[in-house]
Amino acid sequence: MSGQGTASPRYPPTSPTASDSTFTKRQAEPATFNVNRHVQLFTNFDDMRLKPPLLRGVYSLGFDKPSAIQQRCIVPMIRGHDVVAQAQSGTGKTAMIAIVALHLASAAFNHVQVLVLSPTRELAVQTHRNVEHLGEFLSIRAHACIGGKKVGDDIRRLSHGGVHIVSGTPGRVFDMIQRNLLHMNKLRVLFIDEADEMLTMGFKEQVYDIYRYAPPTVQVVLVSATLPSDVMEMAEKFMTQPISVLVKRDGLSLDGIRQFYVDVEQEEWKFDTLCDLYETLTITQAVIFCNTRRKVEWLANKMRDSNFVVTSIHGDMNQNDRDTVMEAFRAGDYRVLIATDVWSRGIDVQQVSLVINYDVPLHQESYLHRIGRSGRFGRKGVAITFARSSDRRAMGAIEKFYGIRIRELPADVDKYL
Ligand SMILES: Nc1ncnc2c1ncn2[C@@H]1O[C@H](COP(=O)(O)OP(=O)(O)OP(=O)(O)O)[C@@H](O)[C@H]1O
Repeated sequence: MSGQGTASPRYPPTSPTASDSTFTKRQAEPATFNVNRHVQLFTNFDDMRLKPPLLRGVYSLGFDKPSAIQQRCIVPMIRGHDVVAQAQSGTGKTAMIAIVALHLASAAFNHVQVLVLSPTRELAVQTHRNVEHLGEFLSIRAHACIGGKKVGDDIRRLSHGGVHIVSGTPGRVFDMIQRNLLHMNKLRVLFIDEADEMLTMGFKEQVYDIYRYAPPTVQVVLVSATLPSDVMEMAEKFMTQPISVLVKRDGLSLDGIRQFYVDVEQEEWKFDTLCDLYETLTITQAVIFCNTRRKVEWLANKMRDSNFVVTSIHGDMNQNDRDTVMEAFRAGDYRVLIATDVWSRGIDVQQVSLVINYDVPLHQESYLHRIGRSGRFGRKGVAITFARSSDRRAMGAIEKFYGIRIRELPADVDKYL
C-alpha cells in the first residue's frame, strides 16, 4: 500500500496566526467516578458470580481483568438494578452490555429477554458479535435486527422463536414489534447504548415507542461515553431508582490519546496538509472524519485521484456497501477510512491509532466519540484536528468543555503511534 505524499510536511504551520495559548488550557485530570450511592468494586471477573460458561467466554477473549466501568456496573446490572453507566470511549462498555445480556438471558425460555438498542447499524452488529463471541460456550441465541438488511431475514429468525437477545437499530426493531414478530411482553432488560444520541434528535420518539411495549417491570440500562445533564434528567423518568456510575467530565479526556491540532488557516490548505500526513496515517490504521456525507465523498475521490489508497463510509451508502467497507477495514485491507459521524460512536477496530478531524466537529460530544476510535482499551492513540482560523473559538470551547489541552502538532508525531 503506498501513496505519493512526497511533499515535506507543512506543520508546524509556517505562519502561526494562532498562538499556542489559544489551545492551551489546564492539563487533564485522572478519571474519577461519580457514583450516586455505594457501589461495590469487583476487581476480577471470578468474584462476579457469572455463569461458568460465560466466564469461560470472557477469559477466552483475553479479558483478564474488568475495566473500571465493568468493575462498578456489571454486578448491579446482573442484580437487576436500573443503571446509568458513563465511561470513556474504548473502556469496555459494549463488552459489558454483552456480558450482562448473556448472564441474564436464559436458554431455558424460548423468547426475547434482552434488547439492545444502538444508533447505527454497524454498532448494533458489533454488539451482536460481542454477544456471539462472549457467549461461545452458552446456548443463548442472538439476532442482529438492523435497517438496510432484508426484512425477510428478520422475519425468518424471529418468527421461529428461540431468539434470546436482540441487538438492533430502533427503526427496524419497532417495525418487527409492530409486525408482531418481536414480542416484548417477556423482555427482562432494555439496554440503550449511546444513550445521549438515542434520547435526543431523531431517535427519541422511536425509543419511547419501543419502551412502551416493554413490561413495566423491565430493567433499563443506559450507556454512553457522554451523557449531558438534560439527557440524564429525561432518562430518570423511565428508570426506577437508577444507580449512576459516571466519569466526571474532567476525567473524560481519554488519557492514552495524544491530542494535537494543525493550524491550517483556511479550508484550501487542509487537503495538502492531509497528503503530507499520509505516511503517518498508514503506520497502523487511521480514520479521517468530515462533517458531511458530501465532503466524505469529495475527499475520498480527491485522495484517490492523487493515488492514495483510501476507503470511505457514510449514511447515504447502501447497507451492503457499508458492510463491505467495514469488513475490508477490519481485515486491514485499507489503512485509511474517511467517514462521517456515523462511524464516530462505538465502533471498535483496535488497530486504529490515529484519528484526523478534517473538520472540527459540530458538537462537542462528537469530538470525544471521534477521537475515541483510537486508543482502544488503553492502547496508544493520536488525534489531530485541522483547525482553520475561524475554528479557533470552537477549539477553545472543546478544550474548556473537557478541561484538556490540545497542543500544536509536533514534527515527530510518529513517535506517539
Ligand atoms: N475487560 C477487558 N479486558 C480486555 N479487553 C477488553 C475488556 N473489555 C473490553 N475489552 C476490549 O476493549 C475494546 C473496547 O471495548 P468496547 O468496544 O466494549 O468499548 P466501549 O467503551 O463500548 O467503547 P465506545 O465508547 O467507543 O463505545 C474491545 O476491543 C473489547 O474487546
